[in-house]
Order: sequence, then structure tokens, then C-alpha cells
Amino acid sequence: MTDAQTTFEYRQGQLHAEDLPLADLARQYGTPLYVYSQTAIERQFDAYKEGLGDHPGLICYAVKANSNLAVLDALARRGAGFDIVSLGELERVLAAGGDPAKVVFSGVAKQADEMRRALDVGIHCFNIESEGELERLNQVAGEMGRVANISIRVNPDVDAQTHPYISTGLKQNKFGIAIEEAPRVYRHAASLPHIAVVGVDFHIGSQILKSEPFEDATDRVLALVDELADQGIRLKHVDIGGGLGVRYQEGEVEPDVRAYVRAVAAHLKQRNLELILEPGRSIVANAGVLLTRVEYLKYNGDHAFAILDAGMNDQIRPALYQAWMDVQAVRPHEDGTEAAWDLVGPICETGDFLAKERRLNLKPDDLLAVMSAGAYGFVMASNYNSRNRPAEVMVAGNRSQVVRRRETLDDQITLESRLS
Ligand SMILES: Cc1ncc(COP(=O)(O)O)c(C=O)c1O
Ligand SMILES: N[C@@H](CCCC[NH3+])C(=O)O
Repeated sequence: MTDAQTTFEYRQGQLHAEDLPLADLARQYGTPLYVYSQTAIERQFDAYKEGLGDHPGLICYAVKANSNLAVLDALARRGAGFDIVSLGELERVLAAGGDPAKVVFSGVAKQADEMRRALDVGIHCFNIESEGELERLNQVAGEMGRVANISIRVNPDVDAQTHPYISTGLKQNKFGIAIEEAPRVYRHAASLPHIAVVGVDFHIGSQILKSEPFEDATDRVLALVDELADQGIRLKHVDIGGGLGVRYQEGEVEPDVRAYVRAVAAHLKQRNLELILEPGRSIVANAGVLLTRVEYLKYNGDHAFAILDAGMNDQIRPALYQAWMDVQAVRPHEDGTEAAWDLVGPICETGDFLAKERRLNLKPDDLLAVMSAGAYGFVMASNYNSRNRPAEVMVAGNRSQVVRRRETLDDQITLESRLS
């Protein structure tokens, strides 16, 4: 058990979020419901800070993992920087009180208006993904009379040993610039009048449970840093992206965040380079659960289905990546027997499941908690089947607060206009 997982514990026969019974939260706020633990989020962020120690650098939380303003606010107060991929994420960071000078801007498709706003508020660095983007940024910065700090995202071509959909550092992925091409692109960048070359970055994938792929990629990139220095292009930082995984199921070992950061930082020791990290999942995944209620139990032949009030529109990871997510009974029964249930949602798709063949002792109306749901949960929720997206609640100790109210059908309908 890790620190983050002990946040959701059984006490007096029922599952709690910190000091509050999840069943009370379900009664108070309804289901489906995302519940986050502020303490767990802060603890994970602190582990990154401690790992970095006095090595100069920045921990830029990847907003895409969970962009709720309360999450961003808690992290901003602890000194986090932020990794953003859109204007929307930038505005969220600013609204939450985040410091723009600690923002790095990733993403393959940055638009001119996004660049303008980011330059206007003075972000730390643009992580450039193509030569076209470099040209566009030089042009936009020039029009504004500014100079943009950039790093180039290189593709170190290492195998991150993760799911192909969330592996990003291979040649066949759309991200970054091939590392062999990088010296030429750097020389070009250094010649542009409205560009200041400050760093290099990579991001090799997500849900990576070992530090070796990061260390390999760092070494490949440091060889590039040295080559550039020989050509008079001196970088100030190396940004190793995000990607450290969490333990979703038994048999997986939760990575030690502090040891991982220390291991990578050790590779930079000989050189005077800042270390930037962009962790998303490892900060929030185990700090959240999705609460859902059993609507019906049903047998098709001898196949047992528990039909839940949450589906793939609320939590898409199992459907999209065949991700395995742990599901726990909020108040396990003392009587009755276990069966192997497919836990399915209300959506009209065969792929609408949260888990398959889970041995649980279920009755209608039971509450279930989908564990490790704090990352890539609500942010990937949709209105498919015109369902309202769930509410989000933040727990701290024995207090809970709605940090995003449940959508209503009115919210959905007022976004549209009718043809007359
Ligand atoms: C550029 C970049 N940085 C950071 C992240 C965050 O990754 P993770 O949530 O796996 O830490 C991602 C997403 O994979 C990303 O694409
Ligand atoms: N959304 C994915 C990870 C993608 C990370 C973003 N590049 C997940 O739930 O595992």
C-alpha cells in the first residue's frame, strides 16, 4: 500500500475518503461522483519537491490529467508550475492563481492566438514540436515586439514499455522532432530574431513504472546538449516530460517518486542544467475515485451484468485503452455470495464497461468505487448519449466541498441554438 492509496481506506466496515465515509458523500452529492483527496494530491506533489531537493528546476504539473480549478489551486499554493497544452488550460491555471512564469506550453498544434496569450502573460517556455511551429512563434513574437523562450521537443526513440496508445517517444509517434534532426533545427531556432533557445524537452509516454526508460532518454538527450554546446548553443534546462505511472492493480509496484526524481537529477549533476518535470497521473491518479451506484443486476444466460449509473462517458479508460481499474464495494455485505460480474454502464455501446468479470458480492443499489480515478477521469468525460457529466468533490480531512457541480440538461441544451 502506498501513501496515496491509504487515503481511501475501510474503517468500520465501509470505505472512507480521508475521514469521510464515501456513502455519506454519495448521499449528499449523488452519483456518479468524482471524489478527490486534497491531502493525497499535496503529498504526491511534495514527494516530487523532495526528490528534486536543491537541484534547480521546476515541477510543472500536467494540467491535462485533472484540470479542476481546486486541484490547480492546491498545487499552485505549494509552488507548482504547470504544463499546459491549450489556451483553456492556460486560463484555468491563471484563474487558479498559478504563476505564468512557471508555465511550460506543450502540444503539437499551438495556434497563433494561444501563442499571443502565452507571450502576453509571460510563460516560462514554449515546448516546440515542429519547424512550422517555430516559424509561427517567431512571427507572432515579432509582431508583439517580444522574444519567446523555447525548448525543442525531441523524440529520443526509446521504448517506454507501455500501452501503444500512450507511448509517445517512438519514431512512429506524431510528437516531437527526431533527435538526429535536432541539431539542424536548433541552429535554425538560434538564428531567429524573436526566439531565445533555452532548453530541450521530451516526453516518452505515460504509465511508465520504471525509471530506466527516463534515464536512457535523458542520456541520449544529454549527448545532444553537449553537441549543441560545442556549436555555441548553450541550454539552461532539460525537461523530461511526465509519464511516471501508478499502481493500478496488484502485481504492479508503485514507483518511488523521490527515488525516480533523484535518479534522473543525478544524470544532470555534472552539467549546470535545470531539471523540469511534467508529472500528471502520478500526482492525481490515486488521489481520486469515481463513485457509482448499481442500478440493476441482470443475467443474460449465465453471464452476470451489474448495470451502473456511471459509464464510458464518465470514465473512458477501460473502453479506450482496455485499462484495468480496481473496483471496490463501498459497504461490503456480510451476507450473500460473490459472483463474477461485468460492470457495465448506461451507454448504448458494447464497449461501455468499467470492469469485466470482477468477483464481488453485489445487490441492487450498492455503491461501488472505481479506484485510482483521479487522473484522466473527469477530464475525459463527455456528454455522449446526452448524459450530464458528474460532479466533482474535494475532501480534506473531515470536510468536503463541491468543486464542480453536476451538469444539468439545461447546461447542455443552452449551449445550442435551434434552427427556426
Ligand atoms: C508533453 C506531456 N507532458 C506531460 C504529460 C503527463 O503525463 P503523465 O500524466 O503520464 O505524467 C503528457 C501526457 O502524457 C504529455 O503529453
Ligand atoms: N489519457 C491517458 C494517458 C494519455 C496521457 C496524455 N498524453 C490515460 O488515461 O491513461
